[in-house]
Amino acid sequence: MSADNVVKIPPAHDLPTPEPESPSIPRSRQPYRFSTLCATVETPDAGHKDQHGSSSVPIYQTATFKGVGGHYDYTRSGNPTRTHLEHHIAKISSAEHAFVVSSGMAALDVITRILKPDTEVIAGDDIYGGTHRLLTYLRTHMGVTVHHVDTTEPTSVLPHLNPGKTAMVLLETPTNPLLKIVDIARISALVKEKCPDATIVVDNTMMSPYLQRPLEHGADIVYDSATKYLSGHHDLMAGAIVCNRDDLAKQMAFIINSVGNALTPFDSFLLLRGIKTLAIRMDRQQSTAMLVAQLLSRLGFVTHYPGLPNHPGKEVHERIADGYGAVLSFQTGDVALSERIVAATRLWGISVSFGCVNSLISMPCVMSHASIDPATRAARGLPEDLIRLCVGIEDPADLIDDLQHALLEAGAIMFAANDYVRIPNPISRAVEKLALGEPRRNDARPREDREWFVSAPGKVILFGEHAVVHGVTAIAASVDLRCYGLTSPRHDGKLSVHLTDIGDYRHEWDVDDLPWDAVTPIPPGEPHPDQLDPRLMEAISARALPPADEMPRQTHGSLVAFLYLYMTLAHGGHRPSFHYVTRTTLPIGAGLGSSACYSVCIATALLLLHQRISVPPLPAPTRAPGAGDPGHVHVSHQGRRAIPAVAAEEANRWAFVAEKVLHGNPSGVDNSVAVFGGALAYTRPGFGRKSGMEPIQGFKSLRFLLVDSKVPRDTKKLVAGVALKKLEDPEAINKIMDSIQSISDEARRALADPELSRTSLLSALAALINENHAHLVSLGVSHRSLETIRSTTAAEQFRLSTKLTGAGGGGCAVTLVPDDFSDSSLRALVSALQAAGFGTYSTSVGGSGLGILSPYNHKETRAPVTPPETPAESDDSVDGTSSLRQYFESIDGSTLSSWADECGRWAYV
Ligand SMILES: Nc1ncnc2c1ncn2[C@@H]1O[C@H](COP(=O)(O)OP(=O)(O)OP(=O)(O)O)[C@@H](O)[C@H]1O
Ligand SMILES: C[C@@](O)(CCO)CC(=O)[O-]
Repeated sequence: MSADNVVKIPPAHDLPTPEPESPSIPRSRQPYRFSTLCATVETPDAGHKDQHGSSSVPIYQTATFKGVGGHYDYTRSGNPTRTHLEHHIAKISSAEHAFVVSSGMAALDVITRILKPDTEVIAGDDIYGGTHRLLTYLRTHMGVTVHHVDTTEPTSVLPHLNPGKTAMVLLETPTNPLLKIVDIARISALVKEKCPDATIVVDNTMMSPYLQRPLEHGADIVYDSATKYLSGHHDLMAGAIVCNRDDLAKQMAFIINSVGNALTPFDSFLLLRGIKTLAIRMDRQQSTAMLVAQLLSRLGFVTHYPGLPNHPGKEVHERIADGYGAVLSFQTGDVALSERIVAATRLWGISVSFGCVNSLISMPCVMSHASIDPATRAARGLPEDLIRLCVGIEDPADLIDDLQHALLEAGAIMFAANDYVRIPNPISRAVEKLALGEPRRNDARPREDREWFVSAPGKVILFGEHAVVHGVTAIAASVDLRCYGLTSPRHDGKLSVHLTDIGDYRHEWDVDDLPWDAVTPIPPGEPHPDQLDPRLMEAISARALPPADEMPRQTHGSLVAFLYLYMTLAHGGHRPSFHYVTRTTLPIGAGLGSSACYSVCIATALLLLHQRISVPPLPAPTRAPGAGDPGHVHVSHQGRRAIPAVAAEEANRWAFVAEKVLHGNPSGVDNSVAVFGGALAYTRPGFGRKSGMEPIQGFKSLRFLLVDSKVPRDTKKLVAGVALKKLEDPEAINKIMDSIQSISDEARRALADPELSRTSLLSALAALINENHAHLVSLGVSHRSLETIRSTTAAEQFRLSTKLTGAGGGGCAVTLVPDDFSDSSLRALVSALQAAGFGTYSTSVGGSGLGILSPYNHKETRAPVTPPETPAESDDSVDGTSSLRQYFESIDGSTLSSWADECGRWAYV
């Protein structure tokens, strides 16, 4: 018998993998590994066995099939090439069912056709532009409500879960193009607990089934744009859907057959061929992606890639996925610079899409995500300057070479000291130039040789504390109690901090001894990631400070925040040596935002010292007309609005980072008020509401009495306590949050209503104060002492409304004092409160925010008005002239504010 005529009996194992003709050593059978599964295409069943034994699945390029009652009749409903492909995809995805359709968007279309009108979908806020467009269509044409939330925070879905209504939760991880990580396992569990009927859908395109199989983590349906990694060659469009639930599979099969968008036989053949090399392509692509990400991060670009050690979602990603993928993105800080880089590459093709064997470069905001309008892109934090890189299989050295050339040609990096180094962001340089003017030739002194004197106000929250952490609007205003910070240069390589208000505590470090190996510096103009860097936090606590219990209470957090910012902001080897002194007129830890104004002061001082922000000279003061001089009238209040918005926003961003260190999960309201001053309605982003700050008029005319219970408490613990309560009983707590939102809305409307009489406004606010306090009691953040303050102020002879303010648990209460409340009654109330051991502050609200004594430079501004009584110590002098330091450290607290005001002309936000 010729060899051709030998009938081979297929081996009796799960997959028809070629076996050696005569196995010499019997071996136990392992399930095949992924790349073996990819390379071996199985015949679905005996009915599909090819009559000629073809080793590749043939293309059944036919629309119809002859006969009646056979396997197939019409290619829209079924085709053998497609059946092989679907079987293959089900196998590599560990799924029961798979379908292939004409594109990734067609896959999502099939899936979302399961939705009925008047149901609700929750989706991420950093999703693919096409997905966003389809969801918008469903919202506007199909009566489906769509909530976009920050799915990187699993609990952000909770407020939107609506049993009976929530029909689908649409997730994508890593997100495209910011590579944020979504914990699909955690979200699936949270959703299923409250809305068991909701379908969890995951777009797995960025990972492919090789790196992530979401069905194993609670997803019901997973889809891939198979145009990307599954096919790998950008020569076809296809979408793949997999699921394990028979009911969902049945519905989707019906839809695909009805609308006729199943994949064509030829494309099915091509896709089947592409999948055979999925694992080997992906291995190469992701190992090069890691090299590219490391290069960009080392050069100092903000780089988004889950494989980098400082990626905030790394840990979650590693739990749910087997690799980091081959897409990464980075920011340059300047749209025009990004455009030049993209245009200067040769090997990296400018193209939308990803997953191809060829490397691609794009700017999502002008390409793949252009269908999302610019305002929405901005609201979702999608930077316009973002460049996305999709790494292919070319030689890594060529790819890196080409990228470095493009960065060089575009002016983003330069070659210095035998290596490429980042050129500081041209925008910040331009802003600095504008602000300071060109450096004067005769002033050779380095910038850090001047003192910087900064200050920021505390705040009072009238409505919405705690709830604001969970996305509710808070109404708050600055108070005229301030924190001050002064830097004076040192020339001995040391850094020292003096916290005069907390046990007069001092600490000093050798700059070079700080744990620099643990820091990932953030280049100028670029944002800090959402989460603090745990490595740096740990290194500061362990290596730069004594154990927390060996330091005075409260100082540990303040110093960690200071060093965290000092080290993260240091760049280009610039590590200034200076002394920082802080003083405050606010009670610390009492609910008036002491941590936020401390944070704003250190952030501003450090940004100035690290030369990341600058303050333009103040306009000329009023000058009387004289001979040949028409004179000048200076009309602004001090230097109000003299600090440019870019500098204020940067200070606010970094103050928020310091607040995170001190606070855990701050909403951002305190630092925003401390920077911008005035009165604000503040809503934090990420909770599906319109976020941001809106100035509130009318607030300034209100009179408040602040009463300090003097009961110490810790905002961090109180905020964490409310979060825990919310996790335990989300329904009840969300109800309270909704009620507080209505209170803030009501107050905002009342304050803005010109028709409302003053009396009606005051009585409305008083009622809302009582209502808000009752909700805070239900959140468990009041305290006996606060209830005593409330009952004292509400007593028959006063009848005033009071609520706790800030984090509660002790701290301060705020009492609204109506216009007709007499001075004598106020005096009586203050005496009653003081007799009970409480502290009182009558303060005006709505004043200036961040202030910088500008520019405090002894050459340019007059010396402090109070003349020195003793000669300055040598390290207390700036450029041979006496500095502010000795006055600042020693002046009596009651005169601190007026002394500071008189030190020179302040620039304010
Ligand atoms: N002048 C200061 N010097 C040094 N650290 C300060 C200063 N003011 C505040 N802090 C830091 O802020 C912490 C107090 O923050 P906390 O958030 O508990 O209170 P708060 O900000 O006054 O109240 P709330 O957040 O309710 O408005 C202190 O423990 C300390 O670490
Ligand atoms: C309790 C809280 O709402 C106000 C603290 O002043 C916390 C915050 O918003 O960060």
